[in-house]
Amino acid sequence: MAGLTLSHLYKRYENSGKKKKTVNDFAVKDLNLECEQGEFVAFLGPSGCGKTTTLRMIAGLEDITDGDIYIGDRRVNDLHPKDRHIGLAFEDYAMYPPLTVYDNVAFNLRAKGVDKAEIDRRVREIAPLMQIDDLLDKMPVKLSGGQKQRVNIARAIIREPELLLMDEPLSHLDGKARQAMRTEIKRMIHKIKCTTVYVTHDQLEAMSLADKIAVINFGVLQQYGTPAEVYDDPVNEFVASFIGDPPMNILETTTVKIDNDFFFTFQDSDLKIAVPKRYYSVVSDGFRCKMGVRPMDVLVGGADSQGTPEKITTFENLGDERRIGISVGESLLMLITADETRYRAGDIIKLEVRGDKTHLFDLETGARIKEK
Ligand SMILES: Nc1ncnc2c1ncn2[C@@H]1O[C@H](COP(=O)(O)OP(=O)(O)OP(=O)(O)O)[C@@H](O)[C@H]1O
Repeated sequence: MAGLTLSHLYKRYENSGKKKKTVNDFAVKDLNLECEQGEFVAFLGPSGCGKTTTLRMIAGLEDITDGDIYIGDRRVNDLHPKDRHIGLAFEDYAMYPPLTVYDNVAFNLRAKGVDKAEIDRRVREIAPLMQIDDLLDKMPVKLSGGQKQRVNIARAIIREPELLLMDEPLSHLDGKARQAMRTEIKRMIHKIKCTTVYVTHDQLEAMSLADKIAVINFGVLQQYGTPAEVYDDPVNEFVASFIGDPPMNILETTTVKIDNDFFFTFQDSDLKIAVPKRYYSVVSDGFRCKMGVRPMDVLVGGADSQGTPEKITTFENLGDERRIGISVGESLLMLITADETRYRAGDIIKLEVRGDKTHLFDLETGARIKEK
């Protein structure tokens, strides 16, 4: 049984006050997605791509322009949010300041008339899961951002929802707290096994937490797959460049035939990269497209390397990795290396590109060109 199904989902905002939208603009366009019972799905995309709108439609906080939403096998289009059996954890903590953590966590159950002993049992069951046992008597004002977020999630899951919806729950936290909370969410989700939709614009968060990632741009689902699928097998240039840090190098190229082999060549650069044989069925002499390769698939060749000598334009030492930038025409080709040599701008290195890891994209549409 699917945990969540979105079928041909559309959202169009009518012209409304300050937001400059026209009636023809869809915030969400023909979104189709199926999430299995117990799966953790991340909605990932840049600001304004429609992630929150989709989440709010699932929650029943926003009207649907067209399409259907099923939670389990229930069509919930016309159900009130409180009847959808969902738990919500949004980026603002929305706690009641005059109430203790215990009372905040218990609040929704009390409102539903659940009896006192049952409420106490559930609060005490969830508190260790979210590591808030020691905080139950505290007032919200005394909590750190990470603690508030744990309480916030506890409040969402105490209702034993069929579906947990989280909107950028870590966005208020700084670097370290964010990383720690990410690990905690992973541990907690693993335990409660609740179907979860998690909105984020942070690809690292999506990659590390999710079973599946829905990459969205301009209201349109670009790709839906496991983290490995969207990383290794992106369907287009947008997904390829959005996933990964630093992002995939994407360079305009013309393939040329020399003797019986093809090479990627680049404007205003003498760099030549051998085209892998698997692409010979799609390239030709003078064929133009974009070539993508991840920074870790560009290597610094040793002394006996056959790689092309290239001059280093930028060098950053980040401790456990080094990032080298090579100018290729107007673009910068980035590579990541564990090589401990302290390079400097102007040094010459031999560049080797792992041809088997290159991707080709259509110059106009950005769609992936696959070997035939
Ligand atoms: N109430 C509204 N009225 C009109 N347009 C809206 C409204 N809410 C959102 N939009 C528009 O719908 C589009 C999608 O917004 P949404 O908030 O879903 O994006 P998002 O991907 O969640 O972005 P962010 O990460 O910044 O929250 C945007 O163009 C936004 O301006």
